[in-house]
Amino acid sequence: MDDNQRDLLLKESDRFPPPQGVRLSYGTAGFREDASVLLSTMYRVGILAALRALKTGKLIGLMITASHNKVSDNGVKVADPSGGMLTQDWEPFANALANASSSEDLVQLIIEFAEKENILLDGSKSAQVLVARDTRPSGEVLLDAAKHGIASIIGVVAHDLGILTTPQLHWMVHVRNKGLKGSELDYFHELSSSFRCLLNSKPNNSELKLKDWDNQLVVDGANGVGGQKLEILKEMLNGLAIEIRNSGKGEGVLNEGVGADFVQKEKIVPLGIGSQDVGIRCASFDGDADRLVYFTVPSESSNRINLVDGDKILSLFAIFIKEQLTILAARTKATKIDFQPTLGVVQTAYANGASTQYLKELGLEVVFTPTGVKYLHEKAADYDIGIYFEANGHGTILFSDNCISVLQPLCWELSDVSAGSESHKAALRLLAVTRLINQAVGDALSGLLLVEAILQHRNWSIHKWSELYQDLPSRQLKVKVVDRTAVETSNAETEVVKPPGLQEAINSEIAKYPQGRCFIRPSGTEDVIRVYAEASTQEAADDLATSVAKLVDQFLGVGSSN
Ligand SMILES: CC(=O)N[C@H]1[C@@H](OP(=O)(O)O)O[C@H](CO)[C@@H](O)[C@@H]1O
Ligand SMILES: [Mg+2]
Repeated sequence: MDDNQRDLLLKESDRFPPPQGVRLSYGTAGFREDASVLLSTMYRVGILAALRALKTGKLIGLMITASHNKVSDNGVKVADPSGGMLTQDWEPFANALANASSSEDLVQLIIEFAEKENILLDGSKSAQVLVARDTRPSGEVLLDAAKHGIASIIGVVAHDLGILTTPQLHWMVHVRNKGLKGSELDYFHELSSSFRCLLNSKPNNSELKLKDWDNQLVVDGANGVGGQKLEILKEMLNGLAIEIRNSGKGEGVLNEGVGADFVQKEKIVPLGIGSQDVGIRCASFDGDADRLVYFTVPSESSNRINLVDGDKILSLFAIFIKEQLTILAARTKATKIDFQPTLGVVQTAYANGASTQYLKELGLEVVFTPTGVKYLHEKAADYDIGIYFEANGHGTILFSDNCISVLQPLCWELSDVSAGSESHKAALRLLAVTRLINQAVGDALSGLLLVEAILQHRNWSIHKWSELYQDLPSRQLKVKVVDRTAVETSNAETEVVKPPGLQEAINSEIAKYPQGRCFIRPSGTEDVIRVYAEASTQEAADDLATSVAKLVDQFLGVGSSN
């Protein structure tokens, strides 16, 4: 590191002293805390993103959001050149940077890490970091601190894209690094044009069917950025009557009684949706619009909803992809091009047991990873077509470069030999999906359009979709404990290895319930231990979750559960 660089870092980092007594950790989705303690973290993650940009020689993304957390929280995560999450190899360095207690320590860490990673810190190279934020009021000041961090590494500049959804930023990093155009308008064009393509390639006999599908859709924007962006996208779509609630323009508070996390965890009607919506297809986004769940309000007299969660979205996508592959498999035998992509599905322990069974019965390969998109995404990339979803509605479909490079010529060939045939349409549909579905990360906007296109394609109502399988009753609870890091797990987070004895106690509880399944893990985004329970009745699932929450309390000290 040359002297100019060192002086700049020392001077700038003194402006962003770390908070006292806060230990930060790059968790499930980056750093998250109360916004008031995050200035120095933002500054330091700015440095991290700048170093990553120098190391890779590519565009890097930095997103300021705390997603589904309450409005007073905020957070930051880094997008790698692929548009995916920051490589896990760099997480220990991220933690060390965020927790360095003085500017001198910080500079020393940077010197050592840059040496290890062969990053030259002499200003000889230039690089860029794309930065964006969600609608949280703390975002602007925090973004400014992150920009200072980026500018503290000589040669690296920040390009501020303003307010975006998390998946928009990831998408922009992904496409721009491929040398393609990646403005917000390009994003909307890509989504709307591929959606149109899908609708134009509906099955040849679709007009003959009874009309189960209807074009009315109500979307709960969680009072966040997703509703605002959907307002723009909606103008570019035909054939859908989308009504947006909780768009963030009114009185409502971000994620408070609204949004995908609330809807999925509480299973009750969000604010802004009411008796006028009984029976209508409704969807909820989370605060930064990377999660999507659907639901209906079954009756005016109760606030319960019928939830159609990420597992059912995954199942819908899997059926559709499999159907197109089956059509193509029959046809490709008669073409020169061999197209037999591997197809895999990735879930976490939070996936409803009934969904896993259903997917396996479809003949699909289902694998499990720990919670967090970074793990699911990595696993899904092992397949030519990998579909991953968390039950909470975060997921996408990944197509390998190889798969896309075979699909395109196959589509041309089928257009030559049998234009307009089902097999030609199947290839067109798959190609449209590769453009519609965000290849960088789960995306509520693009996921919504794919769900809508498939329901239209199959002429399905949300009720028909929901009946694919019956969810096993489940319950999730959070338990506040003195130190959540005291819990360590293994086997895709389904077994507690620390503290000793806790897993055995959980097992004895599970044994009391038919079809009982239960696990606990420390949250990576909130200061709680999460408890998940499943059983044959709702009462049993509730009881199992409550008794395990009590065990957590007993083993891990005084706290309160909700
Ligand atoms: C049970 C649950 O929904 N956990 C969520 C939540 O992580 P936790 O580590 O459980 O707090 O936020 C993550 C980021 O959005 C998401 O990936 C994950 O699925
Ligand atoms: Mg989110």
